[in-house]
Amino acid sequence: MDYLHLEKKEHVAVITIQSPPANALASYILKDLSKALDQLEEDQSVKAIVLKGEGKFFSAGADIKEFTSLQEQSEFSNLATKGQDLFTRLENFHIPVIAAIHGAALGGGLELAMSCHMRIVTNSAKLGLPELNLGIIPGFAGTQRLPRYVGQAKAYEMILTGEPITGNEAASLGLANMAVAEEELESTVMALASKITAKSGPSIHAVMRLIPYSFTSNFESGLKREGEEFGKVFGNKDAKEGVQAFIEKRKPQFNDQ
Ligand SMILES: C/C=C/C(=O)SCCNC(=O)CCNC(=O)[C@H](O)C(C)(C)COP(=O)(O)OP(=O)(O)OC[C@H]1O[C@@H](n2cnc3c(N)ncnc32)[C@H](O)[C@@H]1OP(=O)(O)O
Repeated sequence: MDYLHLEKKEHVAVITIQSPPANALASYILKDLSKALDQLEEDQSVKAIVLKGEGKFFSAGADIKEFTSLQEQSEFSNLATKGQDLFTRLENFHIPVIAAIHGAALGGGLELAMSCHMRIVTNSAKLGLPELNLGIIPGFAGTQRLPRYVGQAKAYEMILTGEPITGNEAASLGLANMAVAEEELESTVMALASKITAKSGPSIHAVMRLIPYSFTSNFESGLKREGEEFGKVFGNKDAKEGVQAFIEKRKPQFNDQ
């Protein structure tokens, strides 16, 4: 992977996009991200992933300069489909991904962040879908994911004006979990990641299957699936340990993966 750095800190994997200044999501970066997911799929020790950008920004979106190398409508549609498929894979990933956003998450950068499971932003970061300023539209699922987070009216406003919102606004709208000062971003994200990694692996994975299921299924089949997963986790040693630790008034030690 030439444009992504992947490092492990105990049970947390940190992926850094390394293509400053804009960390524009050229197709080779999307390929690297796909390879990183392949690696993490094989690594049972990782319980949380942090995704961040090196330099001034999280990511300023798809590589606008790369657009000039394409001509046919089908080539542009293909580019969109590849990005959408990768981001859907990320959204359905069995390990929770936290996007750590500073500077800007624009266009494809915000679409990438929206396919992560949680977002921590800096107060002054710019988040937006400015594609209409370029005479195009969002293509990595921005029209489909943004309304989920901010509601339809705000999604229309953000996409049709192309104007970004600040990290503070993103947190108040529910697009981000939290907005913090730039110097607190890393510690806040790592603290959130370690709260997650302290939990039992099978419980984490069950939640990671159930929440995405709620986007595409009806309520009744979601409940049925939740009941089945609830039964399954009780088959693990960690469930016995968690319940016993509560009774014995001690911290649980979870080991299942
Ligand atoms: C399917 C998905 C579609 C999309 O995602 S379309 C892309 C949507 N994104 C955008 O439209 C954002 C475009 N970029 C900007 O608005 C600005 O930039 C920023 C707000 C991110 C930063 O502004 P500032 O601090 O003034 O820096 P700077 O001089 O504009 O940018 C630094 C260098 O980064 C390049 N760059 C910025 N964004 C992109 C991009 N998305 N694709 C390719 N290059 C980009 C610039 O051109 C420049 O480069 P140089 O130093 O060579 O002049």
